[in-house]
Amino acid sequence: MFNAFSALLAEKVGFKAVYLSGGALTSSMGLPDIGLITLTELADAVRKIKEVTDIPLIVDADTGFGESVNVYRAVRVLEEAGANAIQIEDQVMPKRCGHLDGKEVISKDEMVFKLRAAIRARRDALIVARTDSRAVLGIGEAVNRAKTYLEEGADVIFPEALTSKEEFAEFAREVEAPLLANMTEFGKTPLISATEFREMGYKYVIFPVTIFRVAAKAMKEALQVLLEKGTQAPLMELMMTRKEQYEVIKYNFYEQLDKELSKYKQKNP
Ligand SMILES: C[C@](O)(C(=O)O)[C@H](CC(=O)O)C(=O)O
Ligand SMILES: [Mg+2]
Repeated sequence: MFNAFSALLAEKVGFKAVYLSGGALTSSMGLPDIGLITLTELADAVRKIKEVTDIPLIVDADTGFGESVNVYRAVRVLEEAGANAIQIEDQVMPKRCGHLDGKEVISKDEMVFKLRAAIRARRDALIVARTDSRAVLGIGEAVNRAKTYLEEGADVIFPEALTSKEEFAEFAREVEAPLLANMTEFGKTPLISATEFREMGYKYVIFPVTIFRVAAKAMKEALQVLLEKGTQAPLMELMMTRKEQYEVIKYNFYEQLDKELSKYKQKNP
């Protein structure tokens, strides 16, 4: 999920929480997910989502925008903007998608300092500790880091880029904590359903870039139709109608509000 409209849609179809994905947000800005986005830009995205919905929001804060003190400030700013949970990962900068080859991790101690900073800074937000160590140092070290991060007070553990259902099951057996599974596509993790994750003991499952990828393909195909045919006629069936779109953005509510307020104005010129 990557903007206010998609958060509203998720809420409307019945999701109980949403994940603001760094990968999807940066793609929507036409940028790669390598830590180019600023804290201000991320906080702005959080604020825009929270302006229109109260749905619980997990925010992908990448590596926390620097060292421990930067993490402290990032958590303050993001929570003030409306984040209900904030995810920090143990990659080096420049970071990359956790499912790509060639990434590196910081030491466990460095991550512990970042987590301590995050926990000191937060008021109510949950701190999600993500470890990218599986791909670099193996599943044993991922389990070991997760246990340390938990002891340091992380609320949720996010093991990144596990490579099989068996590995997710093993991780869940070893790490007794609220666990988050990342079900992103075209990466290291095969498709596993939310039910399967739940049965293995995962409390949260994110589909961070799924709707962006579906929408991106649909946008490209629609543009090709427009260019080639000069009409949107073949696309009509595929569209959300104006009425449906307005329902998502609560158009009626604003119209009603305007009516009520102008009535008031007329009575009290
Ligand atoms: C979860 C993630 O951090 C994200 O930004 O959404 C990405 C997802 C992706 O690139 O597919 C990740 O590093 O796994
Ligand atoms: Mg990310």
